Amino acid sequence: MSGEHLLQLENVSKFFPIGGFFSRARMTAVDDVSFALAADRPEIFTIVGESGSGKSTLAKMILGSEAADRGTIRFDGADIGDISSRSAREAFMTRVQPVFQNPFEAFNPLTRIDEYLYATAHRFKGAKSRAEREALADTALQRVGLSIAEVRGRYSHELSGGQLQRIAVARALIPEPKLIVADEPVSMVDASLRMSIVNLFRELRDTLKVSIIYITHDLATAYYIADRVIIMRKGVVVESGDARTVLDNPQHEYSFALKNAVLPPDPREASTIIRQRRQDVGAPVAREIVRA
Ligand SMILES: Nc1ncnc2c1ncn2[C@@H]1O[C@H](COP(=O)(O)OP(=O)(O)OP(=O)(O)O)[C@@H](O)[C@H]1O
Repeated sequence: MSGEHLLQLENVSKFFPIGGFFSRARMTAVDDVSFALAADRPEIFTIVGESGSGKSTLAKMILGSEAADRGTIRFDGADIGDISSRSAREAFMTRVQPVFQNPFEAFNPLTRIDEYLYATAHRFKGAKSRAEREALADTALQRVGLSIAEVRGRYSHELSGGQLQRIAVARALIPEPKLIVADEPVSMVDASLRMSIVNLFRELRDTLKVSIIYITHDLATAYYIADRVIIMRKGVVVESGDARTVLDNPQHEYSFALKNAVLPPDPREASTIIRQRRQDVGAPVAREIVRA
């Protein structure tokens, strides 16, 4: 395939052994998943599903940290299953960066936060001097509404979950990636700060033209943030397409159930949930779902 796709998954499956060492049984964590992101149209592509639906396994395969057992994943036309040398891996990671769920786990409490940023600037941008590293860190931090002056010398326990997650995003931006894979990036962040992080991903799409794979179990967040969405259940994509179309009019019974679990059809019940959503990810999401 040519470079018309930034990312292309074709019939990707992942199996895990179950039932102990001598067992031949296996479960299918990801089952025959295909989708593609265009190279010239940055977007937020959301993978939605309940716990155990295979979202994180899919993310790990896209990041190259788990190998697909079947199918192919191509980034910029090249099969990521062919990446074997350390230099090829580093080059891939320059262009595809992760943001993980728990910012408190992402940073060792005994290491200063700015050191992580300098290390990333050194590793992916070859920044040698302290001044160069600080400049790259500061540029990335400014993109997420922070600065090196605010972060310098501080440890993770001195910062909020929201600030730490912003710093994790800044770190992911230092290599200037084309794709960010964000796995439940706001679920460990205080509810009052979630919306600002969710909006940050939209800004990055628009200003830096970076594509984002955004993984969530929360339909309301997906509705708010996604350009396109796939809904997964037990490893299978049960529905996919334009986010508004899919989430307004789910065709598959699971997506329908998921939507109703988010907002019940009764407007009075729904309004209670809307108030909750307003605190969590913002009101427009829920209001529009109700109108639909
Ligand atoms: N390393 C592993 N070994 C065995 N089974 C695994 C492994 N990783 C994931 N699984 C199983 O694969 C299935 C999909 O897991 P996965 O973590 O991808 O789902 P998920 O949708 O991301 O769920 P969650 O939101 O809870 O993380 C689950 O049944 C899980 O138990």
